[in-house]
Amino acid sequence: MNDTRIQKLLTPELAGAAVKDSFKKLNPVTMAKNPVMFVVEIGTLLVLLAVLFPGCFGTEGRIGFNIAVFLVLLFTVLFANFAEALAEGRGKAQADSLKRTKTDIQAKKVVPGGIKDVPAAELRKGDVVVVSEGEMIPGDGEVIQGLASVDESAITGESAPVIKEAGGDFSSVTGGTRVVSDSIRVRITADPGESFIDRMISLVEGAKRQKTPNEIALNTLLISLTLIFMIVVVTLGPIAGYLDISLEIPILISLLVCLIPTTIGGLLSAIGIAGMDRVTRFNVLAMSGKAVEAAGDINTMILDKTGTITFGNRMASEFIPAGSAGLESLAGWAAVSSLKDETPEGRSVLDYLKINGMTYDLSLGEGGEFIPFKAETRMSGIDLADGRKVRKGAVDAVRKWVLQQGGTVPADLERKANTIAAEGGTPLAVAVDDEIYGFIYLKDTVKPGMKERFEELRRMGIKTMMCTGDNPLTAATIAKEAGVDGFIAESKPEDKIAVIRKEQAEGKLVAMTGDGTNDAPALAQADVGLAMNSGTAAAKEAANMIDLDSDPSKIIEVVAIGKQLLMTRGALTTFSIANDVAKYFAIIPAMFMLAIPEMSALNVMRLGSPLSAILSALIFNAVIIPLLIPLAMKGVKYKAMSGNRLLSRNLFIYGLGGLVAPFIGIKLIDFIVHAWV
Ligand SMILES: Nc1ncnc2c1ncn2[C@@H]1O[C@H](COP(=O)(O)OP(=O)(O)OP(=O)(O)O)[C@@H](O)[C@H]1O
Ligand SMILES: [K+]
Ligand SMILES: [Mg+2]
Repeated sequence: MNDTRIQKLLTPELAGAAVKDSFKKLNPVTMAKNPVMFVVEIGTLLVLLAVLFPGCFGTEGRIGFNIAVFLVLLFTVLFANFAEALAEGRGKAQADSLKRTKTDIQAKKVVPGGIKDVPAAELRKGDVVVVSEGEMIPGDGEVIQGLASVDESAITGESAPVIKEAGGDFSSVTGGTRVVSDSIRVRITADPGESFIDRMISLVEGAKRQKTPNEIALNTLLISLTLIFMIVVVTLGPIAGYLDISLEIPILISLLVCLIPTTIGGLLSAIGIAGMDRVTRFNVLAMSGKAVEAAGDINTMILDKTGTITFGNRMASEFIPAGSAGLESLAGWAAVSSLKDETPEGRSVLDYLKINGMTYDLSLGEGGEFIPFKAETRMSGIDLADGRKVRKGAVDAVRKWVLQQGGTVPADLERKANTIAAEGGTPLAVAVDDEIYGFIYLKDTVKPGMKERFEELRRMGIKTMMCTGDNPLTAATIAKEAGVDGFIAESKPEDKIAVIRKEQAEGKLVAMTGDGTNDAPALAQADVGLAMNSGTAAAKEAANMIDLDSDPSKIIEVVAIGKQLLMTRGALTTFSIANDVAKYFAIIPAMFMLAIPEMSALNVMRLGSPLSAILSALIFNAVIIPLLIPLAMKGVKYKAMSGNRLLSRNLFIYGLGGLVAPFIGIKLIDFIVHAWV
């Protein structure tokens, strides 16, 4: 990771910028977006008027006190603005470093009859460019020819170059990254302004930040509470008047501000922004806050086998003939079927033959029609010029294909395929017309530490399902080794969607990771779709999150961050409301004592004087906001346990804490304040 991503929570520069922004945000148009704090701002203005024109408000007697109230209220609003500005500031710093990668790049565009130099900004979807060693890739696209190593540190922060190659799941490239060796042809997939870096910048800047459904619901609750207390306070005036008690406007406003949920109202947007920021600093791009929150509520997680649970570098490691075929002929047909197969699996077949000094007849492929691998057919191959058809692919697919041509299946096919699969390998059957020659043994290994991570997910109450195009036996072996709760084998792209829809129909929220074009529909259907940055453009387009490190198992941490975000919001809401209840005991008695000194029995907290009680409650109400900023930004600690236990634990800590803290805090502040009020 690069240093722009591991920023400290608070640097002098960030804090300085946030202080400035806190004042800018006083603009009522901006404030109105946060109704609770908007009410405080209006209250602040009213108190200011009472200070400036005491004659109109009947407040001549308490100018000093009213100035103090005005200042405390002003700081309450500023503190809330500071929290939000601070949370936003880190994103802005990141956006600036990203913008620096968007320097003017020149592109070598392929045009009829040659290559033309054009500015990258003029490239459109569908244009083809050539990028060679040392050059910047001018736009997002897919490699259509060649192989190159690319330094993607500008966006991923990872300094080791990655291999990008035509065909398969590692073909997508990002504008602003640099080719460090070889040369590739790239078909541009994004119009100007819609590139990955553009999207990243607007994301981290929070330019398109929209309130999530959760936030909207909570906001509605906060607005309702504020309205209720406003009605209470407004009606208090006439009632007091009827009883011949005069309650001055600054006192009523102090009461109102103490009662409405200013703590959560002031921190709410900072919590959301900081949650998104945690995801970003974890090198995952979330397209919306909604996606991050959905991650926190996930019930089922669908994981791809190849590349997610296993390393995914499925390589030919052996040829195993079946029936009466010999090794020579099997290897020969395997090679012919892979001549133009650009997938890693396909190329590994030719590599294997080369490394082992085996020869094959290349000329056979001449003039033939190449049949590319498709997740739907689970086969690839070639229709030769002489009419023969050569195929390799998943055993059940090839068996069906051979039977369709009127062929028969070797007696030992099943047994040999099962032996490979039972070891967790993938058998690819090789056939020509109606005859099966044997297998290519593709090897892959389960990533270390998977079992522990799935165990952790189980403790969070999340079900894990492995989805794979591989055969049931291979799937079962890998599933057992990795420790997932269930698996679906021989799945085509539409099967992945079907699983997700089925879970969703039961009211569950589903997360899935993927990198291939065949994963795209399922990524779009899932509530949380995490695509790999190394994956295809289609996958990245469909997903609502992209992992820049291309580590699919990171979905597990994304879920933890989402949970943490939801918990932090819940905890601080609980704390805030409990807090206000406690303040009630300080401020209501004080108000009545102001009017009827005989009511001093109400002074349960034994505060110095009515005025110092009111001011102390107000000061506590203000300072609690900056005190809780670190918690809002870092999030409450998260432990893997069931939702119910977490909820009761948090209610206990933050509910009780919120109830007790004001009694102690207000009492302490009152000691100091009483000395001069
Ligand atoms: N290049 C290829 N040519 C022929 N058959 C292939 C090729 N690559 C894979 N297959 C076969 O097709 C099956 C499905 O491949 P696909 O990539 O869709 O899913 P998968 O990678 O096995 O599963 P997942 O990635 O979802 O775990 C593979 O299990 C394999 O049997
Ligand atoms: K309050
Ligand atoms: Mg795959």
